[in-house]
Amino acid sequence: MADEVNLFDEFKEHSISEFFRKNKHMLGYSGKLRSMTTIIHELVTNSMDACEEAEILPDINVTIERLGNEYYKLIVEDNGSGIPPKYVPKVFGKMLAGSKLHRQIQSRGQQGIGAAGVLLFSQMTTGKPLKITTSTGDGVIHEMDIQMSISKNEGDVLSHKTREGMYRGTKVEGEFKEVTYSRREQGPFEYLRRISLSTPHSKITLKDPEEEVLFDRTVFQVPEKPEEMKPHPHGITTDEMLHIARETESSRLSSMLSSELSRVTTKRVKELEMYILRDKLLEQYRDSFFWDTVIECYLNADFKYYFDKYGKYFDKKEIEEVNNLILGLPEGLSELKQYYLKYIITEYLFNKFDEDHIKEIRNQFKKKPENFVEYVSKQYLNASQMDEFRKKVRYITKRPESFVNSLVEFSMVSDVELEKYKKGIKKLLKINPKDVDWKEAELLVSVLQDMDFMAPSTIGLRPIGDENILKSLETLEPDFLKTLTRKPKTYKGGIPFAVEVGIAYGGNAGRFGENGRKMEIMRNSNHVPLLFDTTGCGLTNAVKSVNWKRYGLRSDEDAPITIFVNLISTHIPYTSAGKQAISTGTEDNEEIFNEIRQALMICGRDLNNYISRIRKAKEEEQKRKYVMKYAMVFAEGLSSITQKPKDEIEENIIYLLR
Ligand SMILES: Nc1ncnc2c1ncn2[C@@H]1O[C@H](COP(=O)(O)OP(=O)(O)OP(=O)(O)O)[C@@H](O)[C@H]1O
Repeated sequence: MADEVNLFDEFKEHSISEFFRKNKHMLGYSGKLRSMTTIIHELVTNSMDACEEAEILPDINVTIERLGNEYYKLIVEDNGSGIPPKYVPKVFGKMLAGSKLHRQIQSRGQQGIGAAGVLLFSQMTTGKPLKITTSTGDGVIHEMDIQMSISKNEGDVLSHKTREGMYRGTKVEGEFKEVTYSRREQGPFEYLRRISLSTPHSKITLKDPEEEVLFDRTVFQVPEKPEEMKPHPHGITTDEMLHIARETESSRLSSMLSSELSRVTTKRVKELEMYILRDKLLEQYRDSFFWDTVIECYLNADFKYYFDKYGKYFDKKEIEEVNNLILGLPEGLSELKQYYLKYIITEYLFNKFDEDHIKEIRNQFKKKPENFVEYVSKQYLNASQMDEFRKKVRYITKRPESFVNSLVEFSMVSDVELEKYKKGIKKLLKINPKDVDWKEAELLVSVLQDMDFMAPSTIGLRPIGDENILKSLETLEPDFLKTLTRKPKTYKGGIPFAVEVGIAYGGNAGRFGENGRKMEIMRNSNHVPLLFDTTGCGLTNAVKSVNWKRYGLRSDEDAPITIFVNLISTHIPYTSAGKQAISTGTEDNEEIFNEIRQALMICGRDLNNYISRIRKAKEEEQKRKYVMKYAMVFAEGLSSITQKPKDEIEENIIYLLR
């Protein structure tokens, strides 16, 4: 007992910054070169987001100055929106703070960790603050030194100077140890080269210890700004629903649903009442097995579920009771009665099969339980009856109104009870969203899942665009180039995303390998290059899943080919806070994986045509050369047979071979 008390004496709370101080690798600070790239990445993507927000062509200057062994000074300066001074300590000193959290908008940042992570790393390796110079263009320039109070997860302003001047943008300066710089793959140079390809309207100047390099823009128009998109009711979790409820300005739950979610109109909120009623009634009668069975009959046309759950319980008496019950259904439902009856009897008979027989049939129809119903029902229902039956079941399951009405007809629900439920639901929809509890949010989410809504809007997504990727990849001077931007889709039921791909072959495409050029995969998410965690990334897996030999490559690895993939979304499913790999291996987001594959396969077809054409031309050229070699000998022979001049014959042969 005493031990337990001692144990809790040690109980402490930590701030999020404290957590990341101990787990800095989670933010990408592991390895000297990677840490350096992470700093550049965090600051440059913030700059790009700030320019996008202000609809400005980004002009970004990056300076990397060597101060000593594994000791560098870094400066990143942009011409973006600037940061109002009161937010500066929050941006750089507080983890999980930012303007992009919980916004359903396509942006490079989404977590509110990056900038503060940079300060944390600087502080941990040099003990120095970050110097921020910023102005929103209001004539006042602020120069601030910011330090992080790690235990409080807060930024402290060490000094704040102001001066007058017309300037708009932000400059971040900091010193870092345990970092290194090289122009190798996965370093800041390669990172900036790649981000300039995926953001072709940006101009990036890099001053590194060797020289000044310009990654110039190839596109001179500011792209249209991404638009905020409201969450779709099918893609929302209980936790997110509660978050929306806490943040909304609506004073009633019903108005919150229609104003904060996409595709939910006031008319649909009215319908929602009936769905909630159906769920409430279902809950009420869940206890009674018998009624449950009947209700499942209405709600669940999925035979496997039905069989697994109830198959073994049926006996003749119960069938008889169900029979009577169904016969007692109101007149209007008489046709339906027959089908239900047959359905239940079919299952009852099925129950009489011995175990082996059941196993055999189940194996046979494992994936499609409805096939099984068909199989057994064939003897009792003809095809059109079966079809009709299905339609009826679907009709009634989709319409909670019919369900509720039939329950009332069965007299299962008294008028008083029904009124009580209806009142309760009306009251729920009127409450202040701030008072919604977990159970209520859960109910709303599950009911919204059952309702049909138009597919989520995807108009707010902004791809790089076919033509712009083309311009970017042309800088590799390839022999073949094909790009494709697919139409937006959704994953996880409601999160919009789109996939863009490009294939560059020949020229400077591919990366240098030991025996010539190798396949190079340029992964990007929301226009940001991903350089690390290649093997664990769903984008790599999607590229690798394509059988490239089918598209003309002699080997998947050894080819002068660059494959460019950009995934855009309002929420990128990263595998960790370091945001270097994308998870696409799960059922939830296999749509992303499939889209990438399909896009690559479409481009691959053109690549195959190109490579076959080139190969054919090469082979013919080879053949021609060979024949030419013997044209003289051939002409001599022919000349002696035909007695015609040798030169003339040779000329004709060469002419024919041209
Ligand atoms: N250069 C900048 N110009 C203007 N605003 C900036 C700049 N850098 C950061 N910010 C603001 O600071 C916020 C926090 O930045 P931070 O990098 O911590 O997170 P984020 O970009 O929102 O998300 P993530 O952690 O996923 O990168 C941003 O949301 C943005 O509002």
